[in-house]
Amino acid sequence: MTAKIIDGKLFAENLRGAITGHVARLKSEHGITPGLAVVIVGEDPASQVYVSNKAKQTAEVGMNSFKHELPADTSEADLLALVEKLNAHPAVHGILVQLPLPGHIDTTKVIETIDPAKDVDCFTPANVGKVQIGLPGPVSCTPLGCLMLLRDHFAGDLTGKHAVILGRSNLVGKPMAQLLLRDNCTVTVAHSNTQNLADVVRQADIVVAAVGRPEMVRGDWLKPGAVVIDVGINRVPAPEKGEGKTKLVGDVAYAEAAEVASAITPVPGGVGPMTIACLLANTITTASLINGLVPPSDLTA
Ligand SMILES: NC(=O)C1=CN([C@@H]2O[C@H](COP(=O)(O)OP(=O)(O)OC[C@H]3O[C@@H](n4cnc5c(N)ncnc54)[C@H](OP(=O)(O)O)[C@@H]3O)[C@@H](O)[C@H]2O)C=CC1
Ligand SMILES: Nc1nc(=O)c2c([nH]1)NC[C@@H]1CN(c3ccc(C(=O)N[C@@H](CCC(=O)O)C(=O)O)cc3)C=[N+]21
Repeated sequence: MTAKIIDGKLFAENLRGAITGHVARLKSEHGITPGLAVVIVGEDPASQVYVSNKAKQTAEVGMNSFKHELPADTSEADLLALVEKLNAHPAVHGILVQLPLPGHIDTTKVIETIDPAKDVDCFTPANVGKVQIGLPGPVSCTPLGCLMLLRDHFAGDLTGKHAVILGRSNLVGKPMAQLLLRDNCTVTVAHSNTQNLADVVRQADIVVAAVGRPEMVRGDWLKPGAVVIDVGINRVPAPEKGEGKTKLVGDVAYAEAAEVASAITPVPGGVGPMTIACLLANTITTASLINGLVPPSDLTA
């Protein structure tokens, strides 16, 4: 079998098209221009590129984009003060503080300072709770993107599928489990203490890999016909491209897996672009809710 490639880049492009329509409607019918503020502390070049991409795409769909670049030695108090200012700013409907933060800043404190109404990452305890009980609000971007790809692949019906999620982070694994449960999957969450991991994965109709271990999931771990969502983004040496060059790989050994799976997301071009599109989708959701409007159903879980 050769797997169908699930094209996250194309799906994300189409999603941004839908988002552009929702932005135009919010403007024309309600006089609201959704605004997203991105805060980055420090000069990590990879984060810089990533934050610039977000700002560019935010502007492209017609939203206001606010970028705050702070030096690496910014104090916790100054960062908290900026978050408070954005909480109070009427043109800002979404706040994203790029992680990881420098070690001298308490990440939990920063997250808990973000107004849940503007928490487009879905990091605050209030929003994590809402996802768990199915109340409207922003949904963690990466799991939301994975869910959209899976719903599209299975024509909306995931009922009864056995989903095995590798990884239990607050960012990816745990919210992914909640969303798949909501869609009537049988959900197994595996982690670094899971025994006989390959045997567990072999039971899966759907595999979501989010461990941060380059190409850990092998082709022979998969049940023939499984659908594989590879969240991992790992930069590894690529001597074949030349001295000192690197490339991105996922948590799944792609070439092997594509021989066994029925469908698979590539890295890059799979889940990554969906994460950014879902950030924009969440900004529409929060801008709607802040203004007492029902968020568009095609942009949320
Ligand atoms: N595509 C995208 O948009 C995004 C991609 N990512 C990528 O996804 C990956 C995961 O990210 P994130 O969830 O933040 O990572 P974390 O490091 O927070 O979590 C990793 C999880 O994987 C588990 N794990 C680690 N090693 C093993 C192993 N050998 N066997 C089984 N489980 C293991 C850990 O288990 P334990 O809990 O026991 O330690 C943990 O639950 C990374 O590659 C990251 O770069 C992340 C966010 C967005
Ligand atoms: N508050 C916060 N929220 C986040 O959502 C968040 C964060 N901090 N910190 C960092 C991680 C990582 N992350 C990525 C999203 C998209 C791509 C992406 O678009 N990747 C491209 C490749 C990009 C490249 O070529 O480098 C792809 O997979 O095709 C990558 C990584 C979001 N994160």
